[in-house]
Amino acid sequence: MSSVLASSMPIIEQPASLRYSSIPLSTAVPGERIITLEEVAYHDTWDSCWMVIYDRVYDVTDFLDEHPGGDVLLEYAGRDATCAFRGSGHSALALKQLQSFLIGELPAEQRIFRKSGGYKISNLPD
Ligand code: HEM
Repeated sequence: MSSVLASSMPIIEQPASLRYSSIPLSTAVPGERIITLEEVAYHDTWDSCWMVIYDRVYDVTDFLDEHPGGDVLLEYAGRDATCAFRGSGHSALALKQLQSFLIGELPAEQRIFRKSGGYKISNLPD
């Protein structure tokens, strides 16, 4: 488990509907921790892999080995992976699974999807 998840977040058991992975759900609240794109960019390795999807920041380090789509995840380490995630045709389940990895959210001025007047997409996760 990554140090961020281990140190700062309570965890709850993965419900049966999400058992793609053995990783417990994060109970992080999106706006609670603001993380800039600059900070995300530091986490671009196998040992610490963060990415941004729909303006939220996910620590997928522990998921790299488990991702059904394989190593392609690492190509987005430290970057915005929204288009790749959306373009790969992920299921609703995969969308829900994002919650497992949530660690924070971009500052308002760096958001694309979750800001007033921003681009509206159909299946933005809650
Ligand atoms: C935290 C982020 C991600 C999660 C939680 C996730 C989760 C999943 C899950 C659960 C599947 C199985 C099929 C499904 O239920 O949709 C899947 C498949 C796949 N994912 Fe991801 N994914 C993530 C990010 C990405 C990214 C950034 C890419 C970049 C292209 C990607 C590419 C793929 C591909 C190509 C497959 C299909 C594999 C196949 O059918 O053989 N995923 N992913």
